[in-house]
Amino acid sequence: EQQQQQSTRPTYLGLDFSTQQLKAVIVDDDLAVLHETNVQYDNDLPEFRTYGGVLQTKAEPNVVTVPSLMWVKALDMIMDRLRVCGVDFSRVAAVSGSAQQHGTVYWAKGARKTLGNLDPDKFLHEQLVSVFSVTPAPIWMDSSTSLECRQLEEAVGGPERMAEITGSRAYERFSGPQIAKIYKKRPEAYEATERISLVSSFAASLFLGDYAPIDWADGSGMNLLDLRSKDWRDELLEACAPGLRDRLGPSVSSSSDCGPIAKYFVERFGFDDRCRVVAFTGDNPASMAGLRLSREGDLACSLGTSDVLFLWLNEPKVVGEGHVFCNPVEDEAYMAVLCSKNGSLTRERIRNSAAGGDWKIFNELLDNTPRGNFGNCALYLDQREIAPAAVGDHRFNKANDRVGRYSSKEVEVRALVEGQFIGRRAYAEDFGFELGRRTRIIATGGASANQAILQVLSDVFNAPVYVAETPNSAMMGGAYRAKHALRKNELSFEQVLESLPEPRLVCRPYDDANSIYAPMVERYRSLVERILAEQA
Ligand SMILES: O=C(CO)[C@@H](O)[C@H](O)CF
Repeated sequence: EQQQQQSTRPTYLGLDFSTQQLKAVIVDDDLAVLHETNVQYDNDLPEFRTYGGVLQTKAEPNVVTVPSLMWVKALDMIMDRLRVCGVDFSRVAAVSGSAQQHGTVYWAKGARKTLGNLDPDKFLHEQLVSVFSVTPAPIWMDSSTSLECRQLEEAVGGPERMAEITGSRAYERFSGPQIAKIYKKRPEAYEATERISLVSSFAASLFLGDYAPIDWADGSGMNLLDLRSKDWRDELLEACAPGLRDRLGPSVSSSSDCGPIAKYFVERFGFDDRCRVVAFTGDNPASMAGLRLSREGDLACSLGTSDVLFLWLNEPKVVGEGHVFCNPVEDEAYMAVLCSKNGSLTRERIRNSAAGGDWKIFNELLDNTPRGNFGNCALYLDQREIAPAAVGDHRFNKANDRVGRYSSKEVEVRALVEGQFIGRRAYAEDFGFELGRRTRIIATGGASANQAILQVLSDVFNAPVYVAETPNSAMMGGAYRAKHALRKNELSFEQVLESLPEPRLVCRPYDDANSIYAPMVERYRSLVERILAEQA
């Protein structure tokens, strides 16, 4: 009986077209994983000759592309792998997903007709081989559009204005500059293009059997969308190419139900024709959803080679180098993605120099020093950092005198970890993130397994730290958003997630934490000003 009941409850399909692989997951109505599988582009689709999922040539090292048809064939393959897993597609109530941001896919005139009349007895890739007016597709690793970036910024009055309107200053990898380059270099191909998709809306189009709209969150990564009006900014469209608004189509809420699944999938895989296609979005907004940021005060800290902060914001305040996107699960809110390059590799460098390469010793040294580190404060920047735009080791004592080294290994280790998180807190507050009693930190990534490091994170932000056991957060975000979009009239995203087990609380801040670290954040800002002045 229970088994019988289970088999009629809805499931949800989430996919992530990331840079190196396509991942898919089927979750049940409680969002628990039933099946998951993946397709590795390099190994499973060698005919496209990608390396790390991309194409690059020695002749033009800053041009990076992906054959658009590879993503189509990867979908053919993963659908077959899901079928082999025994997935019952007739139970799937909605499909959604994510993809690497910024990449652009160019559909040729007539493609829409082909997309809407696919033969269920054939693979998608056999039928879509000729629908692209421009292929391979430029993707986020491309950095060949600096000239176009300047032109776009000029069109709106400079980088700060660009950031204020679209959430970021112009970046080479962003879709607007990429489209401007295509129009300039290959006007005939642009002319032959009837629709331009992001990788995310391209993936949704395959399931929809029609052009899927670009969603607001991933659209925020194009330098074309006005974050507040949620509409394309005409002066930016015109600065890229003529007739661009028609080629982009409308932008929609990231929790939009775009329509029923294409009959191709009903007839070939046995999907119910009532299965809905929910807007796909960018991998970073999807990760934020997969990490379960679901309300004001939430932030996630991914502690990896780079440390990435995901912030839930109420206002789209942009500062310098960060990115603000429309929020993928709350239409009135925003999100920020702040990347710090000096993450785990720098932690490992200090582990090697101060703790003999041993994390156990590193943690003992960290635990043996008081919060505030006797007033010592430092920045360790192996690579030129994004914020602050500085490089090198900068150690200061409690009198704010610069010192060449610290007397003890304990002080060095704590100065590294406190300095990193004080810097992340200063950066987050620059974006208007307000720390308060509702602040919740979700930690993920390699270093989130280190309790001593998380305790410092908790103290510096004066907030509890939970650990998300969610590898593949972008893929999971796709599945969670599929359910949320169907239920959004009666359930908030936070309520949809309630069926999941509580995230694990790992540590809380000490009572004296904020009295120690709030003043250190101010000290940090003045020290950074000194460093930048010295390096100017
Ligand atoms: O460029 C990025 C975000 O701005 C990357 O995180 C890509 O989305 C990775 F696919």
